[in-house]
Amino acid sequence: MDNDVYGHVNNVVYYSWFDTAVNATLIEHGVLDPERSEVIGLVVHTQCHYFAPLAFPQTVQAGVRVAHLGRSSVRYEVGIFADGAERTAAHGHFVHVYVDRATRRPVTALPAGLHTLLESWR
Ligand SMILES: CC(C)(COP(=O)(O)OP(=O)(O)OC[C@H]1O[C@@H](n2cnc3c(N)ncnc32)[C@H](O)[C@@H]1OP(=O)(O)O)[C@@H](O)C(=O)NCCC(=O)NCCSC(=O)c1cc(O)c2ccccc2c1O
Repeated sequence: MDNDVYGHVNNVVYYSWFDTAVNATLIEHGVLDPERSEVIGLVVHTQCHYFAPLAFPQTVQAGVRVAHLGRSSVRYEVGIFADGAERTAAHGHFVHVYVDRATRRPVTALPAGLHTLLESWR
């Protein structure tokens, strides 16, 4: 996304990066199909700390780990790095609650393939 009126990437954009980093990786690993999966993750909480500005046309990289794996909920921590940087420009987290696509109620257990992948991100 382009820079805002202050010449940097606006704070709300980082949340979109978090969402993309997590969901794109889940899709790549074949454990999420946003249009067909019986179980989908709804965001119930999100937070971000900003340490250094980023501005277009800088490119960024995201690192993701799982900080908590519950019955239906997962807390992902995401670091945003200016391309090649050693320290994060921002880091934050969000919590997905996995729900049945039809009923939108939390599942009693995560699907096995998803659980195995998320365990490996701890
Ligand atoms: C999601 C809800 C249906 C949950 O209902 P409820 O709150 O009644 O559930 P429980 O009390 O039983 O708790 C279940 C589970 O969640 C944990 N939890 C709940 N709240 C929090 C919280 N604030 N922080 C941390 N954890 C929380 C609780 O501890 C339980 O954990 P267990 O592991 O023990 O099971 C209901 O809350 C709801 O509908 N909320 C609104 C959700 C919403 O509208 N979010 C914004 C839009 S969704 C979105 O942005 C989105 C993002 C994506 O990345 C997607 C990816 C793929 C598909 C869709 C996506 C998507 O829609």
